[in-house]
Amino acid sequence: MSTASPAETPTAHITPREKAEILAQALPYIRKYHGKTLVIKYGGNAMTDPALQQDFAEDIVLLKLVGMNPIVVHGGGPQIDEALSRLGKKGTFIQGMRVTDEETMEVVEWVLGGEVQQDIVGLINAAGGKAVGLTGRDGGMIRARKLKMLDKNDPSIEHDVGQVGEITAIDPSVVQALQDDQFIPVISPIGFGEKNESYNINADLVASKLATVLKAEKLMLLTNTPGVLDKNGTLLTDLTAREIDGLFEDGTISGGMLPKIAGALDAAKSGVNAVHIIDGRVPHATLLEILTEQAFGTMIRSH
Ligand SMILES: Nc1ncnc2c1ncn2[C@@H]1O[C@H](COP(=O)(O)OP(=O)(O)O)[C@@H](O)[C@H]1O
Ligand SMILES: CC(=O)N[C@@H](CCC(=O)OP(=O)(O)O)C(=O)O
Repeated sequence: MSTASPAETPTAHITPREKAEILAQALPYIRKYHGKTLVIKYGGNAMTDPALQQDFAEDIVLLKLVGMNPIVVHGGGPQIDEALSRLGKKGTFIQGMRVTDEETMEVVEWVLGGEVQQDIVGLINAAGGKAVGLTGRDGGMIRARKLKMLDKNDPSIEHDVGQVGEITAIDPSVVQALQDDQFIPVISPIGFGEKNESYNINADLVASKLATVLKAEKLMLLTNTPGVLDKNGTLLTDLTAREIDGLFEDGTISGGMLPKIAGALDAAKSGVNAVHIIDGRVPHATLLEILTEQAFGTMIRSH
């Protein structure tokens, strides 16, 4: 028989009855999201701590076991940077997109489709789920073409970002087949073009488009900030399309937040009911967002 001393568990000060009451409070949310699709983007910056990774995996399994359909899209920007630096290469970004030459594309495919994805799949499976790792190539899911990137301040300037892809079509049938069979799809943001060439696609954009195509109830983008911050560093809890335009124009949003907000807004405008950018560094962020009344992060609204 094994025992845990009360001091070892974070909920030791809560009585069993209080625990039961807390669990019962999740019932309205379980009812609301039962049978619904939830697309959860797990950002590379949010997945650097092993304890948080385990919390994330447990949250996903719990959602699946209570009858929701979580779909995980993962990033891995910092992990790609690390692999590039081992090769003596430095990652460079323009407007939040990694400049992707041929060698970088190989690293992206190897890191995202390999180690990063298998870590997430392994943790979900160890927590009692049945995760399946996919890239956008699997099942012909994500078709793409080379992104034509115009400078955000001067659209007459075009940036060549190499093999960065822009999604042209998503076929979600492989995801639907897996979710119907009780599997949890874990998707890396790699697409393929007309000549079968590979494209590196920002993971926020993949999650957002997939949420739209799957008619998801909720899209959650887990990152490493409390949400979208204003110029003073204060959290903006709610943002409309018009407010977002203002933040783009005055430079409040930069780097990786550019594609994140663009994708989030696109999903909100295309009918995804609830779109949230939340802090993946908070333990059990996913459960907090879905199963409690706790409002946190930034909610993106179409109007
Ligand atoms: N207004 C803003 N509010 C919050 N974060 C911002 C803002 N503008 C830029 N950022 C940057 O965006 C980053 C999140 O995007 P990114 O690095 O791509 O993360 P992820 O790996 O989670 O996708 C933040 O860590 C922050 O440095
Ligand atoms: C085109 C582009 O920038 N692709 C991203 C794909 C990974 C990603 O999006 O990772 P995060 O979610 O952790 O930022 C990259 O190469 O870093």
